[in-house]
Amino acid sequence: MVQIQVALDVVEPDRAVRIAEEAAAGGADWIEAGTPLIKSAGMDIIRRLRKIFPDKIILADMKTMDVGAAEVEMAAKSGADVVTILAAADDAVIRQSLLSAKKYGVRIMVDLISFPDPLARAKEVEVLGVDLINVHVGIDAQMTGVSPIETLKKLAAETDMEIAVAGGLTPETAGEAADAGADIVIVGSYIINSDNVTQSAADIRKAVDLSAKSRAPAAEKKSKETEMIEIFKKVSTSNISDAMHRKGAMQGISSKNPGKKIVGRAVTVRSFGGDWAKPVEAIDISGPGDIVVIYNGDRDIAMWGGLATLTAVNRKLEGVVIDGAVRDFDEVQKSDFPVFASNVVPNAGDPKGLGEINVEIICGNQTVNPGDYIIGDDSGVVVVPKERAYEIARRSEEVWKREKRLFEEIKNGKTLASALELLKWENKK
Ligand SMILES: O=C([C@H](O)CO)[C@H](O)[C@H](O)COP(=O)(O)O
Repeated sequence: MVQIQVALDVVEPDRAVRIAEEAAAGGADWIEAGTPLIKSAGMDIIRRLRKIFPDKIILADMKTMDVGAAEVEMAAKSGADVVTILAAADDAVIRQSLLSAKKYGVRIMVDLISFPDPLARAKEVEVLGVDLINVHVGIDAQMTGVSPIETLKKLAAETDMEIAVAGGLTPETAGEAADAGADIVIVGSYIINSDNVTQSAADIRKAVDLSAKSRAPAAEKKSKETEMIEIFKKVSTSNISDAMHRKGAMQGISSKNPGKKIVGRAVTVRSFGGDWAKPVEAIDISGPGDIVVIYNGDRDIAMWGGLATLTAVNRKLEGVVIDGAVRDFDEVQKSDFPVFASNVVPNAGDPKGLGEINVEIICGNQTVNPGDYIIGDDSGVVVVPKERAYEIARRSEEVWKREKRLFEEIKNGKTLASALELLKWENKK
């Protein structure tokens, strides 16, 4: 039977234990002390997991790169059954790890993460005596859309080693992995960041236990663009800003029609001092999915009002973001059209025709290029550069999931400080 391994990639040991208990109840067979958890809590977390789960396989995700014998000994003596060594480590490290593993009665899993030629390296380590290999796409690489499944399929056809697979697996891809020949399906984020860990572990269990024949045909693969837009619609601007390491948020611009969220691509406009010619001309070259993003440089003269709003509604624009002022507030509000701006005033400027459309602009102190992704909600507006949009979308989804899980923990009686073991994590610099 394919084994399910839950990867405890959190840094708070108490949370890790709670999640492990919930995941075990949902059918996880192996419990992994994830690398971040080991770095945070050391070997104590292995001892603790061993005690709580005497009958489960405990994996120490050491990702050892050097001094294999000592690190394997340490994990083994703390109660681990399996210890990971990086495929990128020198052969000498792998040999030493295997010797130590034999001495202390544990197994070595070699992790192919980021190895340029994983299939060739897998064959080499098999010759060295390794019998457990992990086809692994790391979390950061996953965010760019890389998956482990194709490598898994190739490796399964060529090796007798037991194969584990990891890399952002969900029930759908875990099922694919089982069909492709995985013996151990490793799942982190999908389970540990779920607001129902037990159910999510059970979903994975069910997916891998289905035979390939009884599995529903895989849904058609979405384009990256579709996937990204769906994610941006689901997450908040706060999630996105977190995913961008607090970058991307426009300053001084807020929703003038609260409750309306926008997700779309920027049509940029630079205009000056209330000149509304270029902004309204930009509406005519925009359509569904577009957001006109305007720098006007004057907060006291409106360059957008009720008539521009109606035109934008008719052309089915996604919204407008203005570093400047709007007027006709009652009409804007009645329209329900998403307008984000820095100010509301009654007086308008003139259509002089100064400025440019679809050039790089600064809006709310953020650089915006034509085609960049703009997301606005009641917390404000963020700009995501088009070149990094897919990665940022995936990362913001991880932030969203993690927060959902934390909401559950707080609903169940934790405080935010206790859930995150905050006292321990205050900046000590
Ligand atoms: O090993 C892992 C990663 O390198 C962080 O330590 C993860 O445990 C592994 O990738 C599984 O987690 P997900 O990819 O989030 O499913």
